[in-house]
Amino acid sequence: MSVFTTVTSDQLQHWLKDFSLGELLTLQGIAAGITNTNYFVTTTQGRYVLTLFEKNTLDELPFFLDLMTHLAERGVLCPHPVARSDGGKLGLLNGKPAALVSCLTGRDVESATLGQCAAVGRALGQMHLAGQGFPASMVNPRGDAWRDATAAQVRSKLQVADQALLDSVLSAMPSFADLPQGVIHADLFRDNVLFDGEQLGGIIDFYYACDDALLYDLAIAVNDWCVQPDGTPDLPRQAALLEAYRGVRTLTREECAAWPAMLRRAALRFWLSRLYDLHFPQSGELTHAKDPQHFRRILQVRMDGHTPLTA
Ligand SMILES: Nc1ncnc2c1ncn2[C@@H]1O[C@H](COP(=O)(O)OP(=O)(O)O)[C@@H](O)[C@H]1O
Ligand SMILES: N[C@@H](CCOP(=O)(O)O)C(=O)O
Repeated sequence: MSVFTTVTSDQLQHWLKDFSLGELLTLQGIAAGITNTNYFVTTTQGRYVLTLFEKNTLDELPFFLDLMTHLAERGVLCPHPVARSDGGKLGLLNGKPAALVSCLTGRDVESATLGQCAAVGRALGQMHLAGQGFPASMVNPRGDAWRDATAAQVRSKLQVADQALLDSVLSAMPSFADLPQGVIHADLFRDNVLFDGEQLGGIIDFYYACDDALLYDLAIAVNDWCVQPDGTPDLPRQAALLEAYRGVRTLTREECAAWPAMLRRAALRFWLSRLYDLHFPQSGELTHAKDPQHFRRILQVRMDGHTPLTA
């Protein structure tokens, strides 16, 4: 359940006075999601999503809201933050940073069709191109420093075979600093994309967005959208996603060469975060421990076999 902070209609009605959105009609908590409090809000002007940020600090949120604004204004299907009459997009509600964004249509899919994989690849390519002109920057909070610190923390909790896998992945991890960089979503899993049938509603949950190699975003998406439960690649889905992405943004020769290592980097990031959540659960937090073994399997497959990309 992701209503951690309750908002009443009276409180919201008062808060909405600073917006030009007409009268509040309905307010409904959203059960999905694990980090923030989300509500569907309907006013006489339209339908919106109200988010109360439970973890992000006030100083980092403008980056995400400005990024969504920048992307939405350039035709990327993503939530468009709604500005107050004074131009601000971020406020305080019940003591929490809060924002209103446009409500996208659709719902997340568990088993994506080839057409949906292609739509995600296309949207990611469009996002990467549109993001090139975004002026603000954000260091990846799950970047190399986090990776090395987290690996050191979880290592002693692992079986010998898992320690060996971790060590061999880390020792063979190249630098990706020379690949094309830009603003990335960094968590483009199936639960962060909405579909209405085959029609893409949009990409949500930009709260890991940061600057990194564009290819990393593609590898994160492929490791979720295009793998089978045993961790092996789902080649038809992968072909659909990659072809659609490459139809929008050309991969360089260097990116094609780096692809197998980038798939390993992407798998390692989520193996580590899931291991960390499992072995170091935060007290007072709801536990939604996701299975680390899934990403261990993907990582092992990515170590055993190399899926080349041709330039
Ligand atoms: N802009 C939006 N339009 C439509 N639905 C949304 C929007 N933002 C969030 N949602 C709904 O809220 C759910 C939780 O959002 P999410 O950003 O994943 O939450 P959390 O950050 O807590 O994980 C999504 O699965 C989706 O159903
Ligand atoms: N999509 C991720 C969850 C987001 O990452 P985290 O660092 O907040 O755990 C996953 O499925 O593991």
